[in-house]
Amino acid sequence: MRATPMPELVERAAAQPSALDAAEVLAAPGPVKVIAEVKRKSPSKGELAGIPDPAALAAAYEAGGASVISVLTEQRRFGGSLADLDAVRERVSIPLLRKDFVVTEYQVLEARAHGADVVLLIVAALPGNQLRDLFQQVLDLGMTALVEVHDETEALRAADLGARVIGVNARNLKTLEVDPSVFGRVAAHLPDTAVKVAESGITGPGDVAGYVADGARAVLVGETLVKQSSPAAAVGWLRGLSAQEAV
Ligand SMILES: O=C(O)c1ccccc1NCC(=O)[C@H](O)[C@H](O)COP(=O)(O)O
Repeated sequence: MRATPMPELVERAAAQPSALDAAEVLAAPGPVKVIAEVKRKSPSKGELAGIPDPAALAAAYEAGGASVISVLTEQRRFGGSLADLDAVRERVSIPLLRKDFVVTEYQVLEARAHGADVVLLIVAALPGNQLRDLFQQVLDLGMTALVEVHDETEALRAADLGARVIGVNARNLKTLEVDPSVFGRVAAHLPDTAVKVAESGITGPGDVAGYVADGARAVLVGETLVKQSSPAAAVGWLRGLSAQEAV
């Protein structure tokens, strides 16, 4: 697909309603928050779910009490697209995360132009000033950055930025192995002021409860949710809530 020219993208981004404050939503009091992901396939697991209607899946997540919807927009490895982001934006009113390997200003602007409120910035993929520059651009656009880390050194870089939302990914992006113990170890190096998000490999409420005990305010879940016959109910189940409490 041909890339949209920059001036057109700037115009489209400016025409969007203001970005929703995802950090505030995730920091709000109450039970653990869920960032629910639209994920068709992955490098670690291959095909996960067909998801013919990503907007319907996202609407189910929202109805089940998700706080943020994550949409993978990377095509080759995850089967996602910006069209998925557009469709989900049309349908849900909670904050929307563009989940992709974002390394350029163009991609950040593109996220805003397609209605995203949050952009993923992976510390390991953004050396030197690149992280700070993109982080600043995200703020300038009124958006929230989900700054993702996997070890103590990356945690310090995220903390130095003053990031309000920091994700600790249990999945090593080089080996694709998931190690749940990473969260507790790395989160100990993050400031109390940041919303800490536990990411990847979460299979049920027991995992979530463990992360909450270690300081997580939110969890980001893909595979487990896309494989459920009732994704709405599954969001409440992960949060350890009864059907009445879930929404
Ligand atoms: O999911 C993968 O295999 C993967 C591999 C390499 C880079 C990123 C990858 N996933 C992106 C994500 O961040 C996850 O989709 C997200 O944390 C949810 O993970 P899960 O609940 O395990 O599906």
